[in-house]
Amino acid sequence: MTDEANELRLIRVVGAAIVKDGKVLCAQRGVGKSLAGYWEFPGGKIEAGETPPQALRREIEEELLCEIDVGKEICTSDHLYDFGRVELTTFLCHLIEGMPVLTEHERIEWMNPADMPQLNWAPVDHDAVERIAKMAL
Ligand SMILES: Nc1nc2c([nH]c(=O)n2[C@H]2C[C@H](O)[C@@H](COP(=O)(O)OP(=O)(O)OP(=O)(O)O)O2)c(=O)[nH]1
Repeated sequence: MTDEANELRLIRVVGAAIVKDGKVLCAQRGVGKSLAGYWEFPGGKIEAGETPPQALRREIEEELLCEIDVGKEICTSDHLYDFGRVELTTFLCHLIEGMPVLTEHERIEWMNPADMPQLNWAPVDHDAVERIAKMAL
């Protein structure tokens, strides 16, 4: 696809920065997916009729088998990948029920905010990671 065709394909994605005991849950994308091996915030695409927090609660139940409270928005950023433009909105979240279970990610890690920039983040995530790294959680 040309860059122009990709510009027409806007993929709206939500990501959860789940905070527990001052650490943030970071997830590495699995083999065989787009952006395999990159680190990301668990979450996924917003479906028709969903608000961003609704989409995020659904995605976290599906992929980490736990329930979260979706708090304040950290930021919205976008990046043009070769498969389309991803617009990522990240939110600070807390666990309500259960603990995250690894299902589709390669790895999940609880990280100190200041250490998060050391991971190899998906390009659209950098703004959120920089902001979180400066937060006292
Ligand atoms: N959930 C999530 N997705 C992200 C982040 N950063 C980033 O570039 N993405 C991209 C990866 C995917 O292309 C898309 C989210 O799609 P998804 O999570 O619903 O779908 P998926 O893993 O099955 O991805 P795909 O292989 O179908 O592209 O956004 C992030 O921090 N969190």
